[in-house]
Amino acid sequence: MSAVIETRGLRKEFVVRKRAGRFRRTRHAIAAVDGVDLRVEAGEMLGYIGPNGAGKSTTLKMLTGVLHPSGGDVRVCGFEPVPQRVRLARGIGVVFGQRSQLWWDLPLRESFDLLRHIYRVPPSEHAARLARCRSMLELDPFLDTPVRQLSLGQRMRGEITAALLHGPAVLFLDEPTIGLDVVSKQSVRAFLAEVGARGDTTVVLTTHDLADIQRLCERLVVIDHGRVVHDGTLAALHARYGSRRRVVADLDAPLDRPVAVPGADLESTEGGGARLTYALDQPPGALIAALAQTGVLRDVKIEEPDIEEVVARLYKDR
Ligand SMILES: Nc1ncnc2c1ncn2[C@@H]1O[C@H](COP(=O)(O)OP(=O)(O)OP(=O)(O)O)[C@@H](O)[C@H]1O
Repeated sequence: MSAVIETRGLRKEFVVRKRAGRFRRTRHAIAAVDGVDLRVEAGEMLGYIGPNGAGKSTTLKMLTGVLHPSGGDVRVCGFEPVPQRVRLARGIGVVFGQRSQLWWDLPLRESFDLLRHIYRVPPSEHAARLARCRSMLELDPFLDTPVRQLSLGQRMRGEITAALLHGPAVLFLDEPTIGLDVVSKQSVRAFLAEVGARGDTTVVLTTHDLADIQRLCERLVVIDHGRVVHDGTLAALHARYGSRRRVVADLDAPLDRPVAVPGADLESTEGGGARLTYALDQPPGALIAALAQTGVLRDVKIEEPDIEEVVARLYKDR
């Protein structure tokens, strides 16, 4: 597989002015992106996450040719984003909340039609892609509504469609579910999961929404203060930051002695010993077998670690 996105030592500095006394202002440079090495293969679905101000949007802007890097190398679809921006545009689709690709006064359908002409997409390809988006993102009820009258959730579904109609190899999304109602969020997530599963589009998304991360991101790149602090699966993130699965056992009668298994810590006892909660470092099989042997096990539940906890800890440790 070849890398669709490759950066080496990617940097972006901004010069900011600070007040120093009543009339004086001093200038100094801050590194918003501070040496990011990234390699994303075709068909990957990557979550680019981090706290506010970490450098996510700045990275995305450099990958899409909106911002000139201050240093390092960047290639997307084999192009250098800023100097080869026009050629790059055919290979990428971009959904940035603040920048719309739709025509405010035109019905959504006409915006899509204009995009077909701009990108010179053959009519049959355009029709097939649009049909898929119409059905999966349920666009039909508002296809003839002017964009300015759409709700945020409707507009976001329109933006995602607009970004995909020319069949880009890479789709960049900056906070695609922010501010959406529950139904729109689910619809957008289900659609993106399907785009990811088809494997013909590489997807890079930034999000603060933990449900997005859990549902969509096989690989997570966590950035903080402009640097990559984790690159791997969500499971690896859990393992690294010590989050543990829990086993909750309900018993018909309390035990004289709690079940003890290596790698399972009894975390809490409730209901006079009728409910035991264990935190696990190991797979739960041995503990469940031991609980079953007591003869009083009524019910057992395995709780997956909470991503919220993991990400919060990750940000706190910085
Ligand atoms: N045009 C600019 N001029 C000066 N500083 C900037 C500019 N754009 C971004 N920054 C600064 O660069 C840093 C990274 O910003 P960026 O928007 O990339 O973060 P982010 O991770 O996308 O944050 P958020 O999650 O809040 O959107 C921040 O300190 C921000 O204030």
